Amino acid sequence: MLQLTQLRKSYQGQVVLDIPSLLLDPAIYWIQGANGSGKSTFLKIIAGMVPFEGDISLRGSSLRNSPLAYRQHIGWAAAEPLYPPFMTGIDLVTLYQRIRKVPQKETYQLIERFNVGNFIKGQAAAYSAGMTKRLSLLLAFMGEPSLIILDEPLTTLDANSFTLISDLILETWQKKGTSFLMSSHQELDTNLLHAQKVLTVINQSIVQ
Ligand SMILES: Nc1ncnc2c1ncn2[C@@H]1O[C@H](COP(=O)(O)OP(=O)(O)OP(=O)(O)O)[C@@H](O)[C@H]1O
Repeated sequence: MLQLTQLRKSYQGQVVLDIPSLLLDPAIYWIQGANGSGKSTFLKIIAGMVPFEGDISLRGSSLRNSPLAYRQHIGWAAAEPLYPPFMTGIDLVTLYQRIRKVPQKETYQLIERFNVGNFIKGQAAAYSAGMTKRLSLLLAFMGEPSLIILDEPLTTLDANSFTLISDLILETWQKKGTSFLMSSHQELDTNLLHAQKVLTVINQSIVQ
């Protein structure tokens, strides 16, 4: 599914990741590693959010040569999402809906599933951390991407939302074959623990 070739990332001359080759089959992946080892950097690179050396291809589309085609396969939610304070959740959902050509029915289902209907008409400035998080996760699921990348998806969620997201990840993998690449500092839901594969960042590289 995902092929990394000669991938290298440095910040101010300091190498953070150096991965000669990595092939990931479709699955639910959790990435582990010490603080500062490069987990978020790895997720942002795969999501096409930060520059890097080398190349990545997803289902045959190269991020280097076909960036638009590559990104169409990806859903992404940041660890600490931030939106322009004047935008409403509806503004953002409508934008994603248009860009990703998402059917109205699917959008309504996601709004219901993520339980954002009671605040989505308000401006992002008034959202709590957990509300912003739920909206960001909803946006990552829009358009049925083949790989959904979630950096710390469970932080700031209450117990109900935690279960809801864990169930939805598992269901989306089982029903649609969508792969997930996620990081977490928290204990995982038992169901997800059984379904996952673990990637570990050690010495600037990834071990499966
Ligand atoms: N924008 C940046 N500019 C400079 N250095 C950065 C930047 N982003 C990350 N780094 C450095 O890259 C390294 C990896 O950071 P990263 O955030 O990927 O780690 P992490 O494994 O996600 O950490 P944590 O578990 O603490 O969330 C760290 O040494 C960090 O200081």
